[in-house]
Amino acid sequence: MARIPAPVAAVRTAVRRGLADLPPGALVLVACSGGADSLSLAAAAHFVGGQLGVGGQLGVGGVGLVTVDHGLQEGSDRRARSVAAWARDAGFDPVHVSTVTTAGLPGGPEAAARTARYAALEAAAARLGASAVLLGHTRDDQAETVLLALARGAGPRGLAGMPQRRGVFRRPLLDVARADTRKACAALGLVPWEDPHNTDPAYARSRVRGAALPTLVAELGPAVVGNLSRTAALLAADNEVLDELAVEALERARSAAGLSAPVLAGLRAAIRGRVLHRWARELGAPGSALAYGHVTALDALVTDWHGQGPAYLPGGIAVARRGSELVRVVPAPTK
Ligand SMILES: Nc1ncnc2c1ncn2[C@@H]1O[C@H](COP(=O)(O)OP(=O)(O)OP(=O)(O)O)[C@@H](O)[C@H]1O
Repeated sequence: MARIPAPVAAVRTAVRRGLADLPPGALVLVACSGGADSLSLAAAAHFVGGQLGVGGQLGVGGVGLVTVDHGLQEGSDRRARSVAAWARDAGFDPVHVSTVTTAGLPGGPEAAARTARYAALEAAAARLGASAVLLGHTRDDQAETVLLALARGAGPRGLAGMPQRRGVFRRPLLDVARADTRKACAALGLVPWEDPHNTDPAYARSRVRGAALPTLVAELGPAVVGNLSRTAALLAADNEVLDELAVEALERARSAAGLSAPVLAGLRAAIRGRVLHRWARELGAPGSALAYGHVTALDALVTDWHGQGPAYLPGGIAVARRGSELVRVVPAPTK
């Protein structure tokens, strides 16, 4: 039997691990842009699903593929159609092209495309009854995410990078090097699509990918990429504990109209920050816009109270101190 090239084996092993706990007969969808990461992921999922599916060790009942057309780039529909044609030929079932619009979504074009993409993938999973949607983020993506988080002064939540799993989404390649996804494609004769955004210096991530991270690797050695991604995994584990403590503390701090300031004041700062962040989300502040400064302003109502006015949160939310409570108030109309 011909030897399986090491990068192909690495991607397959990661996918096999990532799917190990699926229920019997589960449908798995691969979110595929046609880039090397998600193309190698798709090929591996198809192989693993076929090998371990019906009658095999794993519960995989089928492997489908979804590609999203954001309509933002010239030829994006052609790219989507060619990914879908490849997938049908390769035997993915179902194969779905999801056309989304980013008009009216908050943030820049990249953020809007991401929001629309995740919503479309979630909707496709619900409609098709899929148990998991696989994303092709690699160890290098994780290292870039950690570096970007460090650069903006993020805390443990940001430094934990992208989770292995959230809701229906899974990222089985977070421990696989990006170079291996390219080599896997080459070994399988797959020609990946090159996203021009990935090298566009207008984006901070592209500059991290093209300059900041390669500089760190050149100066500190190639282990940097894996080490940054290990930092993410370590902090993700710490976050789990801190989040549990924060959930309990939030319940203890609840008062008639809001949160009790004395209870909050008795919490360790790390937990209090998380409690206030959670509460702000509960009040409706969008997570993507909720920043360090917003939580600090809430915190000041507890720890630095001198009769100041409300703290303003994204989403048009205002929180004031009333006696010994933090309560939501109607914001004063802006003139
Ligand atoms: N057009 C697309 N159609 C389907 N899936 C896609 C598409 N674009 C990206 N994906 C999925 O998302 C993964 C990450 O892609 P990319 O790095 O381009 O996105 P991102 O903007 O960094 O996303 P994230 O917000 O998750 O970091 C891909 O490996 C693939 O699984």
